[in-house]
Amino acid sequence: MDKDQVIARIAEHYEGIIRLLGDDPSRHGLEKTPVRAAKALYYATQGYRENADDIMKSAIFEYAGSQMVIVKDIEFYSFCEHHILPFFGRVSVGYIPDGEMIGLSKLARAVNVYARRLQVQERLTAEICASISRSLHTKGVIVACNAQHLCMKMRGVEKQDSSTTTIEYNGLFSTPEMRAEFFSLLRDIH
Ligand SMILES: Nc1nc2c(ncn2[C@@H]2O[C@H](COP(=O)(O)OP(=O)(O)OP(=O)(O)O)[C@@H](O)[C@H]2O)c(=O)[nH]1
Ligand SMILES: [Zn+2]
Repeated sequence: MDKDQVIARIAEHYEGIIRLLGDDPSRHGLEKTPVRAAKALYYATQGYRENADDIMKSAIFEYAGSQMVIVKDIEFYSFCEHHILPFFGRVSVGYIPDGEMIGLSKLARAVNVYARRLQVQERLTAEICASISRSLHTKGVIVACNAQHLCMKMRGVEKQDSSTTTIEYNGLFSTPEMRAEFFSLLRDIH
């Protein structure tokens, strides 16, 4: 199925959902909503049709340095796979080079790829970390994610101020000292 066919099929489902909710999908104001909603969902899940490894491998450069590189506060929007409600927040990424550096924007693009799917926060964090580790020679990668889940705010337990933190790391970040340096740089450098 091509993109237009997929959007048309999703729109049919939205039309049915609107009817099941008790509204009239043909009334003024809702006429175009199924297609609009289908396009929005298709866009927000475009990570299924992208490959983060390929994106990152397209901008890798030789580099002799060996100090930690951090890109922090990469904002993302994702959908929790349990309720298909948004969760959103920020990801910070650190790596220790091993003969290579990566174009910084590609780290943020990789975050988008894994966020724009049905996800859980733990797997989002782990997939970003694994993808960077596969695509770039490093001595270690660390990914920290902090997010708020609408399924915990607008329904269910209804906790408005809680947030969730997940981390994933490998290589030199397995030592507490390196993780402490990463988190202290995140905190102290603005
Ligand atoms: N670990 C984890 N859990 C998540 C994530 N997103 C949503 N959840 C949780 O998934 C769980 C699903 O639990 P269920 O008991 O099957 O669903 P539910 O009856 O809707 O649960 P409540 O949200 O407690 O009302 C809930 O506890 C959610 O908070 C995530 O990214 N990671
Ligand atoms: Zn949820």
